[in-house]
Amino acid sequence: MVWTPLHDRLHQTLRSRSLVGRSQRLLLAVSGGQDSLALWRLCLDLQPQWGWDLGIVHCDHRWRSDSAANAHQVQTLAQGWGTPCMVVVASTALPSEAAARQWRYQVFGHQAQTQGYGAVLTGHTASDRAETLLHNLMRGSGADGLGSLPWRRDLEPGLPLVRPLLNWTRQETGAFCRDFQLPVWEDSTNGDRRYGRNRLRLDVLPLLKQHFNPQVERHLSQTAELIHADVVYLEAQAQALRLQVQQHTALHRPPLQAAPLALQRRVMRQFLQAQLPQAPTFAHIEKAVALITAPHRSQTDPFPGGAIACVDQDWIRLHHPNGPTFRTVL
Ligand SMILES: Nc1ncnc2c1ncn2[C@@H]1O[C@H](COP(=O)(O)OP(=O)(O)OP(=O)(O)O)[C@@H](O)[C@H]1O
Repeated sequence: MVWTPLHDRLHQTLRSRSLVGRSQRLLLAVSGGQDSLALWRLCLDLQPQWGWDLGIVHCDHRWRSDSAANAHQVQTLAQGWGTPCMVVVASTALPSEAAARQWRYQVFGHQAQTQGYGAVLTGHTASDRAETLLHNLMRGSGADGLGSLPWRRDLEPGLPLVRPLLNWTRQETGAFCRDFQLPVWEDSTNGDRRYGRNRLRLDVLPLLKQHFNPQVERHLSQTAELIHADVVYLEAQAQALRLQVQQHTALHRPPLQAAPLALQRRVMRQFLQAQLPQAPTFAHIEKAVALITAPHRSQTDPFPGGAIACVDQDWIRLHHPNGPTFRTVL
C-alpha cells in the first residue's frame, strides 16, 4: 500500500476532530462516484492502524437507466476489495431529489442499526459544502441552512453521520482516484443543467474561482463551519429560554421582551415548529415575534393548520382550531 500526504490528512483529521474511534464498525455510504470511492479506498488503507471493521452500503434509487449497472460495479469492487457490501434498491420510484435523499438517509440509518455499525460515513467534500451554502443562501434559509453539512451529526439517536472529507475539494478526490486508478462511476445526471446544484457546480463555482478567488470552495466551506458553531450555540441558548418561558401552548412575554431578536426568532421558530403541522416560514415567525411587544388582544392570521397566536396580557397563547380555547378567540 502507498501512504500519501492525503492518507495522512485523513488520519489527522479523524484524530484531531475525534470523528470516529479505534476498532469501530463503520458503514461507508458509497455511490460509486469519486468522493465516496476515494473515502472507501482511504479508509481501507487506514484500517490496519485503526482496527476498524468496515462495510459499505449503496442505494439504487432506480432513477437512471444505468443505476443497476452502477450498483453492480460497486458490488464487484467490494468483492475485489473484500468489503462486505449491501445494495438496497428502492421499491417505488422516488418523486424528487429531496425524496431520494430522505429515503437514502433512512436506509443508511436502518442498515447501520440492524447490522450493528457504530457510525455512517459519507464522502461529502468542501466543494459540496460550498455548493450547499450558495444554494441555501439563494433560498434565504438563514444561518441554519448556511451552516449545514457539519463534520458530525446524529443520523439517529446514538448513531453519528460523519463526513471526514470536508477539508478535501472535489478536485483533490478526483486526482486521488486518477492516481490510484479507481473505477469512478460517472453519474449520467451530473452534467444535466436542469438541476440547480449542477449549474452551481458546473457554471457558478468555476466562475467564482476564476474571477474572484481560486480557493473559493475552501473559503465558503470554512464560512459554513464558522456559522455552524454559532448556530449550535444560539439554538442551545434559545432552547434554554424557551423552556423557561413556555407553558403548554403559551409563551410568557416579559423574559422574551428582554431577549435579543436573534433569540426571540429562534424561540418562536422552535415553538411553532413543535405546534404546527408544517415548518413555519420566515413570515410566520416574524408575525409571531411581533406579538412579543404588541398590545393586549393583538393576534396573527391563521398559521397553516388554522392555529392563531394572540396576546393575552403577559402571555402569547396559541389557539388550535379544535382546541378548547379557540372559540373564545373568535
Ligand atoms: N446512491 C448512493 N448510495 C450510497 N451513498 C450515496 C449515494 N448517493 C450519495 N451517497 C453518499 O452521499 C454523499 C454525498 O452525495 P451527493 O452529494 O450526491 O448527495 P446529496 O444528495 O447532495 O447529499 P446531501 O443532501 O447529504 O448533501 C456521497 O459521497 C456518498 O457518501
